[in-house]
Amino acid sequence: MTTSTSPTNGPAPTAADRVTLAASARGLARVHGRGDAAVHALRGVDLDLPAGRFTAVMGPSGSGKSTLMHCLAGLDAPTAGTVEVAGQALERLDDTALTLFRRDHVGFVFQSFNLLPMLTAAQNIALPLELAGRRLSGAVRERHDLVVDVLGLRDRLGHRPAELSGGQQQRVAIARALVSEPAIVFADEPTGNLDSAASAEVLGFLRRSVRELGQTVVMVTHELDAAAYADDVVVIADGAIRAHLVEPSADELVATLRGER
Ligand SMILES: Nc1ncnc2c1ncn2[C@@H]1O[C@H](COP(=O)(O)OP(=O)(O)OP(=O)(O)O)[C@@H](O)[C@H]1O
Repeated sequence: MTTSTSPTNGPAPTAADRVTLAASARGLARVHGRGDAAVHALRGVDLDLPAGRFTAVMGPSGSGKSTLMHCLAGLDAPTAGTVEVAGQALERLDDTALTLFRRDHVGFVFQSFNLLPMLTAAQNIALPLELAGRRLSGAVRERHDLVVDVLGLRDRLGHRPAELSGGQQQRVAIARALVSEPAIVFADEPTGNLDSAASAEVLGFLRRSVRELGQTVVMVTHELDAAAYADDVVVIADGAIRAHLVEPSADELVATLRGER
């Protein structure tokens, strides 16, 4: 069991520093508002997210989890600092390039599923490919079929969202996020609208996408049960990283969240 904090100013580089990073941030700050009303949502965050890991982001309400995720995903611009995703510095991209970069390299899963109600599951899943002008054939078709099978959606492809359970809808949303083989998938409270059985199922599929498809998943969650599916846990408090726990035990995680470690 290892507890590591930000490596930037730490000791000499170790083997862990040479792993491929899906995303990283340096000196990330985000201030909302100005003057007396200014809210320092992020206060100089340094973070490395290794590829092929399932990382949960936890912390109290208002601690900066969503702001961090939005900055890492290129949905929000930091006030200061840098973000790299799949080796691309996001601050070097203009709005159009950033939109294209997100489309091709970043997947999103939201609490509210965000499926298009008039489209079938199959059409929802294929939508990112269609938007990118990619045909569903050859290697793209193979990838699509693998994702559909890993998520157990083969016999639900002709259904519209209203004809699916919440858990099935979220599995479709995950398949849609994975189909273009993004460098990183951001999931914002993906089980917030699901009962415990459906939550366990969805979390199990997110974990399979990391184990079996080699994806990188970053998930914001309030729930310890959800974080238990992740490999690593980033704990954030008051806009700063308190700890980056690598495969923590439940006790270690609870103690860190309570501020005991
Ligand atoms: N657009 C905004 N304008 C002003 N303040 C904001 C804005 N967005 C976030 N904040 C503030 O920034 C801080 C961090 O918010 P953030 O949503 O990142 O926290 P969080 O940890 O995701 O919270 P929660 O768990 O409640 O979703 C909070 O104090 C919040 O009120």
